[in-house]
Amino acid sequence: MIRVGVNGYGTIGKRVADAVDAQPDMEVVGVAKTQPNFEAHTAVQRGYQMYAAIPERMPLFAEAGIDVAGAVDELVADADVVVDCTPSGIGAKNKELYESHDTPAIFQGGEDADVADVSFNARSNYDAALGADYVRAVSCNTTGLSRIIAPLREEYGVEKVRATLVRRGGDPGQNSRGPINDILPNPIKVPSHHGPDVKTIFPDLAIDTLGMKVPATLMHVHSLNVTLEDDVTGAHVRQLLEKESRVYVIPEGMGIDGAGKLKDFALDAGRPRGDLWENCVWGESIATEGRDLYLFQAIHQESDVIPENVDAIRAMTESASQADSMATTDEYLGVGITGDPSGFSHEDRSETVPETELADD
Ligand SMILES: NC(=O)C1=CN([C@@H]2O[C@H](COP(=O)(O)OP(=O)(O)OC[C@H]3O[C@@H](n4cnc5c(N)ncnc54)[C@H](O)[C@@H]3O)[C@@H](O)[C@H]2O)C=CC1
Ligand SMILES: O=C(OP(=O)(O)O)[C@H](O)COP(=O)(O)O
Repeated sequence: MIRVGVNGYGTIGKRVADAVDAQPDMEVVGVAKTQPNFEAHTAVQRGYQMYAAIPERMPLFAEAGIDVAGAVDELVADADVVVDCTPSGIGAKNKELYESHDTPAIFQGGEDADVADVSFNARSNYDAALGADYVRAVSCNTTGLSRIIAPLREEYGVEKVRATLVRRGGDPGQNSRGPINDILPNPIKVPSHHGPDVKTIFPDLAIDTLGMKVPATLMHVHSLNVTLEDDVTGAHVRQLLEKESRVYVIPEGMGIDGAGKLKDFALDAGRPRGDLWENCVWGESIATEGRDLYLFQAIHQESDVIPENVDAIRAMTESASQADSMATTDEYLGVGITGDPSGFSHEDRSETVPETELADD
């Protein structure tokens, strides 16, 4: 069993802990928190050992009725791998702690790329993280873009990617974030930081990205234009994407016309926390004009990076190949949505997607 510690138990940390806990080859040795808030109480209810991220605050946990197993450095010493899920910038400061215990660590996308040896997306560059001590699971948006770009590059070749990212203003609990009533070019400067971040996964890729922020907490929505190296039909691209376990091509008949209904779908289907670990690509939007591909996709910022963190653990510990790790993660987490309107399934869909010719749309 790979012993995993989770440092920082917020939006990403609590999901990583549950995903690790669900795996047959991993266990959560504990989670570290700064304060005994509601998430600390639910962590204890879920059976996780609690460690104090700030040792002087241990008495606060005791006052709140939470038993603390120790200070964060004990968690780091005890773990085979730590997943650092602290806010942007804190992860880099924590690196010294991980180094002092010789404990490999995974950082999140809010950190600069140079915090780690490798920026990671399981579908795109799993092998680059084999045996690495420090890995960065790239941000939700970079993960969402990489999952589309990888199969397109392999199948057709990619000349240039242009993407406009309509980003949610904050997560549901982030009541200090905005905008409340505005539509912001963000960052105003072009390109946004997302394109360079995607290049940490595909160094030779030509990509320009533009970012916006809107008053929503549900998901990000991407508008993509990819110039391919081959002339292909939208139907062929759709078939390619339907074979990807971490891409859900939304069928027309589902009546899902936006991020709100996608989240309702996830909640109705019993997904934990309403999570959508998959890129959600509107099937109707997949269109080509010569070598130019267009599509819209929605990215659930709180959860799409979760399977990637689990795979990064296996890559760093060299305990599974890319294919085996992704399949295990997907099976035990429950990743994968069939085109079948009956909902969610873990079945291998590669056999259920019929092969079609490169016919005109
Ligand atoms: N929320 C999102 O949409 C996504 C976030 N990320 C990245 O994941 C990382 C974490 O983000 P979130 O989970 O959203 O943040 P969050 O604020 O929800 O959670 C961070 C947690 O770490 C705790 N913390 C603060 N200082 C700490 C310290 N010194 N030691 C231990 N814990 C500490 C906070 O109290 C909080 O519980 C960031 O790098 C972010 O950019 C990546 C993809 C999506
Ligand atoms: O990394 C993210 O977004 P980003 O890639 O748009 O910066 C996550 O959605 C967190 O973004 P935040 O910095 O708005 O919390």
